[in-house]
Amino acid sequence: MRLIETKDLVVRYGDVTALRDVDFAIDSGEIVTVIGPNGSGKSSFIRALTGVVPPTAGQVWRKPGLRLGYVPQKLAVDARMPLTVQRFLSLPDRRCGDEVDLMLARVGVPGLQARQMSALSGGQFQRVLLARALLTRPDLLILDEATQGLDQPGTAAFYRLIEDVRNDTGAAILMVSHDLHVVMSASERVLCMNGHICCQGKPDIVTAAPEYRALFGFGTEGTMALYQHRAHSHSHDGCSHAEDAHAE
Ligand SMILES: Nc1ncnc2c1ncn2[C@@H]1O[C@H](COP(=O)(O)OP(=O)(O)OP(=O)(O)O)[C@@H](O)[C@H]1O
Repeated sequence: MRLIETKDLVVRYGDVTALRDVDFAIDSGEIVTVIGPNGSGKSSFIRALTGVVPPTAGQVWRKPGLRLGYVPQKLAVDARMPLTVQRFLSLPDRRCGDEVDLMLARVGVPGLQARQMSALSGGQFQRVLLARALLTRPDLLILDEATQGLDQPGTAAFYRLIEDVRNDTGAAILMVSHDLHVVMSASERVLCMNGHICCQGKPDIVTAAPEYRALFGFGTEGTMALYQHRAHSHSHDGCSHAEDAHAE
């Protein structure tokens, strides 16, 4: 089932055009990864999809009653302010202990209810953010640089969890990353942004290749894949993928 669709989407802030000509759609159960360098319009795209920013031109269609779950890049928690995991997960909607128990177990961090948010490790924190998003039973889960700060085994474990969530709930997943090459292997599609969609395709699952082993080691168990960019007519400032792009 179609969840969101954009047609000729343009987002402008005053004189700055953050995004132009974006045609996009995502269906239930799909995993799509959006990659692009800093300033390429990824956040603007998410803001337009979620309705935080209105399109300057073009259209954004959302399935009526669409439930969105959002896992932010980071969330500042004031260490001086006491905030337990249970309380955090009950904001803004009150959640009973059993519901929180089950969800924390589901995301692989059982028994954390009484812990302070400020005392969690990076990986635990991300899983608690994911638990909060999942408590809303989303049709579409958007993850914004959700594995930033996690090491490679932590990222692999998080990717496995996201794939399980998709398989269990049928939710669509939209991952946003500024890593231009390494993506979640379960992504059905990768979109490369640079003010517009400059290329898109499937990631290459190359787990058997020695180059892959050299890059990822042995801890990722096939959760990560490489995205090969098609030749662009432009280069991306501050990143190298224009040089190693290849034509199909
Ligand atoms: N509120 C705003 N007002 C003016 N310009 C903005 C605003 N938000 C974003 N921009 C500009 O729009 C362009 C795209 O920014 P955006 O944050 O969407 O990119 P991004 O790919 O998410 O970047 P990053 O990876 O650094 O988070 C940039 O040139 C940015 O400076």
